[in-house]
Amino acid sequence: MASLSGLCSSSPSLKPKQSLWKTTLNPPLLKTSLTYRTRTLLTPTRSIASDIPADLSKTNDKLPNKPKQLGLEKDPNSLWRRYVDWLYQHKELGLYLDVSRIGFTDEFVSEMEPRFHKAFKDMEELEKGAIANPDEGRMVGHYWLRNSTLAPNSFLKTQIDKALDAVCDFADQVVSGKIKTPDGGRFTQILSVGIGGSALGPQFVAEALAPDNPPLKIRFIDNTDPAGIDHQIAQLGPELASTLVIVISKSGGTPETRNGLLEVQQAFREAGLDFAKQGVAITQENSLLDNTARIEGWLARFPMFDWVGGRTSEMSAVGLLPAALQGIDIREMLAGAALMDEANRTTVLRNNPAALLALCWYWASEGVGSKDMVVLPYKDSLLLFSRYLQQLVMESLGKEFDLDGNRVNQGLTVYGNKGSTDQHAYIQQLREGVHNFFVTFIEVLRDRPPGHDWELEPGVTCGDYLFGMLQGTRSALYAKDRESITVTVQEVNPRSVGALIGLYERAVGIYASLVNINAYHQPGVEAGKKAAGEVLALQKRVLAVLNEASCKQPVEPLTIEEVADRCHATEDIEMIYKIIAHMAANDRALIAEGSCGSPRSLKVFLGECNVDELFA
Ligand SMILES: O=P(O)(O)OC[C@H]1O[C@](O)(CO)[C@@H](O)[C@@H]1O
Repeated sequence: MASLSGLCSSSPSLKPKQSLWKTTLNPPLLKTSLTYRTRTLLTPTRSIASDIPADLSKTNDKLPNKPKQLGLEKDPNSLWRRYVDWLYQHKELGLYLDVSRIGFTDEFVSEMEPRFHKAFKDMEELEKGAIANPDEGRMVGHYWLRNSTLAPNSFLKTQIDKALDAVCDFADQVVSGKIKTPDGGRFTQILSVGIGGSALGPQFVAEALAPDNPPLKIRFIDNTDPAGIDHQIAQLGPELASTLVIVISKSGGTPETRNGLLEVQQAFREAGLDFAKQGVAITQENSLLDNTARIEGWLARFPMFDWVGGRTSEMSAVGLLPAALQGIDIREMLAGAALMDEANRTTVLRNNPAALLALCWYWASEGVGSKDMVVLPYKDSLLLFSRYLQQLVMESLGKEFDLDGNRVNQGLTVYGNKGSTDQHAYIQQLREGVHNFFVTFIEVLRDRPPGHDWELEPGVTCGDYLFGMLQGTRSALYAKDRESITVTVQEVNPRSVGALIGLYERAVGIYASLVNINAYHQPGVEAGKKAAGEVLALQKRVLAVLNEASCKQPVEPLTIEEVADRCHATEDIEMIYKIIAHMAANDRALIAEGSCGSPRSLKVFLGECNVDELFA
């Protein structure tokens, strides 16, 4: 028998940690006027309004299609006219939307009009409190968060107002030092534990808006990667003692977040610190997390509302508390979103920026996601906008079935990073390679705070280069018939960031209505969670089988086939092999013979026999 180092054992450090949350979660997972060069192309392939039955919800198989495109308008005068005709401006927000480089035709816009009427109606109903998420029987109320007077009843309005006041009050007290660390000092760090919608908004906003020296600096644990968690905790070092740990989970039962909490609590124990005095929970009332925080007496708890989805929760305590603690003006964020919402309530398509975006998405991706959306903010602080939008758009629009139960496999793929950085990465392919995308440029007019600028060559600043790169890329792509949208803001500040979030939230809602899908559920995510739970359940059986064989005298190393057989899971042999390979790589199983590269040659056992488990 080949003896290998790195014995697998049920060492105490590998034992599950004690926690209320842990105990309750066992087993662990189970939770148009652009003219074409060829005039004939202006003629839609089908007749217009006559094609659209009155009941639009039944028309998903007859979505309007754009005419086959040979090339976009290149005449500078026509383009300038198109630019001016379609330019949207929100004066108070200083936000512009340029859709001139998307080639929709007037005919297409007319053809889409009935769908937009329906979408506007849907949005109106949603804001009034309709069950907009039919599968889950839920209202969808993120718009009320920035204007609580819109809430369908006074109870909800009071809930929203109270939660906002509580967030502001708590943040003020922490920042001012009234709420102290257990040793009487000031909190200096935030460790945010959450995933998906419970992380992406706060991450985007922190990157976009946190001042250079925030009152509290923020870090994130947004995965169940132990090395990643160790890294975040190690970076905190002795400042763990002055870290406010904010655990965010709407459901209160997301495994990755639960694991992050357990790991952080373990780090607190090892440092001799009392976690409860530094823990804050943001979750739905009576969730597992809420109950854990209440029973363990955490420092504070804030509500997440049933009618706010994770990916639209940035304007709830989820996004507002971390932001306020970093010294970000959250009332300005809310004001920016509220102003944007107001603009998006008009039923005049060209005056409604979210509807214009939805129109462009529909045209560019033919209403079926045939092209990807590449999001390119030319501003470092907006780096995470594309990642934030990825969840907002893809989790909302990526659906197998429409609202009538037809299989539609809808979606809109989002990716991107930032310009001009990406010009040195993948823009080559965008300009010359496969034509499977359209671009959204985010332009920020203010280069840097006033008084700091200088010319690094005569007449040209560093920011002029950034501007030039954006405009150059937009032109170069368009020259090759690659369409683009440009959203322009004056500067990156709480108001403009709130407005951007509001803009895209509404665009997603409108687009979902155009293509007749439920944007507010995520049934597809559950399959992966369920499968992960099954893998972990299988791992427990593998461990039990290996343990029994390892308790024999002499130890009985088993082949993968023998393990599968004894687990009564021969159909899962590949997964059993992967489980064993993973355990071996982590010194939790010992390879007696063979190597993982030749699965059939393997013989494994556990380094330590656990007699207790044998009789459990
Ligand atoms: O806030 P929770 O309940 O932990 O969920 C986190 C994320 O997980 C998802 O449900 C997907 O699994 C997202 O929709 C959500 O934002």
